[in-house]
Amino acid sequence: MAPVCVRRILISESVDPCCKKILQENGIEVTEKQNLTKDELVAEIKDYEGLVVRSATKITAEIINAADNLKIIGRAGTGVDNVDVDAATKKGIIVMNTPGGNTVSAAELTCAMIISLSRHVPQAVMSMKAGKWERKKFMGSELYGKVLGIIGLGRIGKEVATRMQSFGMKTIGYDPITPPEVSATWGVEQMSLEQLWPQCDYITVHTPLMPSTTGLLNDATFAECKKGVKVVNCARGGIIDEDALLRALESGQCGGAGLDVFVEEPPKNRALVDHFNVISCPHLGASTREAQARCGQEIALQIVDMLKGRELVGAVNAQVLAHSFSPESHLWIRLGEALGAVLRSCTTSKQPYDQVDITTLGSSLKSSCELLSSAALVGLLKDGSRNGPNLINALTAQLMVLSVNGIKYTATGSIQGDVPVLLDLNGSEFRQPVPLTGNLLFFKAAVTPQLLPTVTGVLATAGAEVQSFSTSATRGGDQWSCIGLSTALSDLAALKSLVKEVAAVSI
Ligand SMILES: NC(=O)c1ccc[n+]([C@@H]2O[C@H](COP(=O)([O-])OP(=O)(O)OC[C@H]3O[C@@H](n4cnc5c(N)ncnc54)[C@H](O)[C@@H]3O)[C@@H](O)[C@H]2O)c1
Ligand SMILES: O=C(O)[C@H](O)COP(=O)(O)O
Repeated sequence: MAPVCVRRILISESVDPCCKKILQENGIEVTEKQNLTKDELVAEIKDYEGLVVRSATKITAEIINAADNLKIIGRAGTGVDNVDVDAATKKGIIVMNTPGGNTVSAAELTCAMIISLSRHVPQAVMSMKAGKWERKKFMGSELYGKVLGIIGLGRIGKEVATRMQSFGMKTIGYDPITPPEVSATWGVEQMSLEQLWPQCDYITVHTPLMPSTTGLLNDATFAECKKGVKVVNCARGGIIDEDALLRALESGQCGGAGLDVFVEEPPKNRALVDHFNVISCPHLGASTREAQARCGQEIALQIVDMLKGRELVGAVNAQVLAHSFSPESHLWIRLGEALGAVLRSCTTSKQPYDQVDITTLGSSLKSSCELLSSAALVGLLKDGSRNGPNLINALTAQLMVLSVNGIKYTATGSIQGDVPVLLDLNGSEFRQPVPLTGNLLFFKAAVTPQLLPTVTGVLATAGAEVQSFSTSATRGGDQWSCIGLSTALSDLAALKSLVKEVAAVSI
C-alpha cells in the first residue's frame, strides 16, 4: 500500500540525469527548472506532488504552505537543513534524503583541504600563475606524526580518519553518539572537547549544523587550541564561527583554514575567502560525478519504492510510515482509521476532544502502537479537506485536540479475516463484530419492540436499503445498534427524535 500518490515531480536543481530517467521510466512526469526565485517556486510548486532538490533550494514554511499538492520532498544528498522539516511534517509531506551517496566525495575533499593546508598548494599555484617562483614563502610541514582532531564521527568523519591515518596522522575525536569502542575500531581515540583542543595540529568538523554545533569553534575554544592550529569545515557554515575564525587567523592563533561551506552561500562578506591563509571552495564536497550519480539514482529509487508500496528508505520524518509497508499493517491501519471515523461520527457535536488514548492489546501489536495511533487520529480528525490529517502529520495533529470534553468515548476493534471490525462502542459489546466497511448508521436507544420497525421505516422513506444489522449488549437500559446501509444518510433529523444518540459514517 503506497501512502501517497505522486504523478508530477519538479527537480529544482542540477541533479544527475539518471534521477529524471528513473522517475520517468516509472510513469512519473518530471519537469526540471533551475534557479527559480522564491516567488517563482511558490507559484510553481502548486502543480507538483513531488520536489527533488540539493542544498541550494531553500524550502521554507512559506513555500511548503503554498504547496497544496506536495506529498514528498526528495533531497539528493545529505543535509536537510535547507528544508523546513517541521513545516513539512505538519503538512503531511514526507522528506527523504540519500545520506550515504556523497560520503566518500565529501571525505576526499576534506583530505584534499588538509593536504593543501599543510603544503600551501593553492597559494603556490596562484603564485606560479602570477609568474612567480617563491620557494621560501611556501615552506610547509609534514602531516606525518601530526594530530588530527575529528569532531563528528559519523559517516564522513570515519572516512576522513581512515584516509588520514595512511599519512601517519594520529586521529583523535569527539562524538556524543558514536561509542568510543566503535570509533576505536577505526583508529580514533575519543575524548572530551576540553582534552581534544590543546592536542590538535589540525581540526576538522563533520557534524550537522544544530544549536549544539553552531560555533563549536569560537573565540574561547580557539584560545584553548595550539597556536597555529589549522581547521577545516566541509560540513556546514557556522560550525566554525566565521568572525572568531577571522580573528584567530589574524592573530596567528589559527594557522590556516580550509572552507567548503559558509553561513551565507555564496558569501557576501569576502574577508575569509580573501585571507591569504584561507583556501576555499564553493560547496564542492558532493560535486563529483560519482556522488551525483549515486545521490540522483538513490533518491529516484527511494521515491519509486515508496510509491510502489515496497519500502520506505531515507525518510527523515514520517518514521511511522516505515512500519506501514507490510501487508499485515495495511489491515491494522484500516482498522485504526475506521475506529477513528466511528468515534468522530459519534462525537460530532462534542468536538474538539481533550484527550485521545489509543491502547493496543497483545505483544504482536506492541511495535505498531504509533502507527495505529496515527491511523486512528487520521480517522478521528479527517475533515474531508485536501491537506487533512495523514499518517505523517496525524500525531502532530494532537495540537488541534485542545479543549475540554470530560465525557469519554471508546471504540474497540480488531481484524477478522481481512476485515476491520468493531467489537465494542462506549463500553457496549456488540453481539456480532460489526464489519467496518460501507455506509454505517449507529444509534443508541432503550430497547423496545417498536424501535427497529420505526427506524427502518424512516430509512426506507429516505431511500436507504438495510444491508446488515448488529446490536450490542444492553448497558444501563440502552443498546447500541449498527445498520449497514446501501447509501449514505445525509440527514439524521428524523432519527434524532427517536433515539438518544445517532451517528452516520461511511468507511
Ligand atoms: N560539503 C559538502 O558538500 C557535504 C557533503 C556531504 C555532507 N556534508 C555535511 O557533512 C556533515 C556530516 O555528514 P555525515 O554524513 O557524516 O553525517 P552523519 O550523521 O553520518 O554524522 C554526523 C555525526 O555528528 C555527530 N554529532 C552530532 N552532534 C555533535 C556534537 N555536538 N559534537 C560532535 N559530534 C556531533 C553525530 O553523532 C554523528 O555521528 C553534515 O553537516 C552534512 O550535511 C557536506
Ligand atoms: O549535505 C550535502 O549533501 C552536501 O552539502 C552537498 O550538497 P549539494 O548536493 O548541494 O552539493
